[in-house]
Amino acid sequence: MKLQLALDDISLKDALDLGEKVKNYIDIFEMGSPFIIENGSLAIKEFKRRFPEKKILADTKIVDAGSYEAGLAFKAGADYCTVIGLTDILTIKECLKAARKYNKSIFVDTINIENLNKRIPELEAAGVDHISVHVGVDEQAVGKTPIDALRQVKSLSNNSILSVAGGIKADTVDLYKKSGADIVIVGGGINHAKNSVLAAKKLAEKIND
Ligand SMILES: O=C(CO)[C@H](O)[C@H](O)COP(=O)(O)O
Repeated sequence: MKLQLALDDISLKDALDLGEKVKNYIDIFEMGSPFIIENGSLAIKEFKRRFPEKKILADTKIVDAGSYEAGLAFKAGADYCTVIGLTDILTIKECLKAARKYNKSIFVDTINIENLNKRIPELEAAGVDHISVHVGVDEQAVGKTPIDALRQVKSLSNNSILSVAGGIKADTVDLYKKSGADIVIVGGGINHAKNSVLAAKKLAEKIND
């Protein structure tokens, strides 16, 4: 299992400094949606320049103009970008087209998909092979976690690579590991920890245990 650090509510300078301190524990640096709103493509370019050996994910959460928007992320240096799974299948297919053009990959975000039984097979039939099971921060605030959705997607998916996000921390990561995630995404569990480096180290140790 791999560890993805989501950089959301942090300045570009602090994120680059944190990246340097935790890089030995992290496989994928995620340029979070608010981080991209604040810094644009510069964030992707800077991270790729400073950490060329790491994968960079742009959490673009695309809902329209799939090929154009995904192309912008890939041209800036992202290895992955995200599209919202609820959006039109035409947009998903346009994102996949851009991924093929740049030889990169698209993660489809499951946020708020109510009927996973129907949607996951539709997405995979369209060519999707990377799925990000996600409960967002607003739903986390009322106690939701992504564990049930992860189990459901794991049983429905035909071998897609699965990442999982939504309030995961060092003391809960084992559950997600056992439930078949290929990548665990952690934002606040590292960024908001008293000691971010120690939190990243603990997560990496549990993941590699
Ligand atoms: O995409 C996101 C919010 O939409 C976050 O990056 C993702 O949820 C990971 O952060 P956290 O671990 O704090 O939930």
